[in-house]
Amino acid sequence: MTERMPGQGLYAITDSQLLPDDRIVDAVEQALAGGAVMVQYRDKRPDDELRRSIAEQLLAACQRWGRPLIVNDDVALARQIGADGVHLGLEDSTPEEAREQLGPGAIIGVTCHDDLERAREQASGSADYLAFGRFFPSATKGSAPSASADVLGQAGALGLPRVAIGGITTDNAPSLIRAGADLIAVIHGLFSTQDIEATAREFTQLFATGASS
Ligand SMILES: Cc1ncc(COP(=O)(O)OP(=O)(O)O)c(N)n1
Ligand SMILES: Cc1nc(C(=O)O)sc1CCOP(=O)(O)O
Ligand SMILES: [Mg+2]
Repeated sequence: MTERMPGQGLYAITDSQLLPDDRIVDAVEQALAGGAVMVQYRDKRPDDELRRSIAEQLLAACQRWGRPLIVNDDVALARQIGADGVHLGLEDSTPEEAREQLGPGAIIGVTCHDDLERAREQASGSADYLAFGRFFPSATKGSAPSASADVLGQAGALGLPRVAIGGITTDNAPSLIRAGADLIAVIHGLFSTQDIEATAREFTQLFATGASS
């Protein structure tokens, strides 16, 4: 396990509908080369063996770059492969169950959408980061509840890294960074671009410049 929650930067999330299995590792390597500080393996398909094989390859790639790999939804898979953590939504296992399964060093992320009360409860529980969104129309999950950027500032007092997600591109990310996002989580705005490494570098640069433009 890398066991290190990054303070800020690009959080690259895979999607099995966007990235074919024979391209996913290369695409993630490009994101890491461009500066992605954390990667999430997100794959809703039911084939456990296939998912385990892909997750192991992604973990090896992340370890080469010294970056954490987070598994979406599936605590058992995260445990099997020794991933760095899990991301859990409202319909997934609880963070407390995940902590029990994965141990004290695991990174546990939770979805909060626009709900500051939920964020407050999670911050005093087992969560290591709080994810808010969807901030913009999303090609991946248009049905996710929408959120206003104000919630990012309001969640600042909770003391955990704030992740922003949903329809984020290099054009609209600066407004979320200025509003208080510590990490920017991206699927389409990264992995559907022509040059993934260059796009990842552009996202990364936004943090270096304080998203002033
Ligand atoms: C960083 C991050 N934030 C939010 C989500 C969404 O999680 P969830 O609501 O469980 O939805 P699915 O991704 O499982 O469809 C996420 N995965 N990552
Ligand atoms: C998986 C997911 N969860 C969201 C939430 O708001 O909870 S938005 C989202 C999709 C993120 O993909 P894209 O960068 O392509 O919009
Ligand atoms: Mg989920």
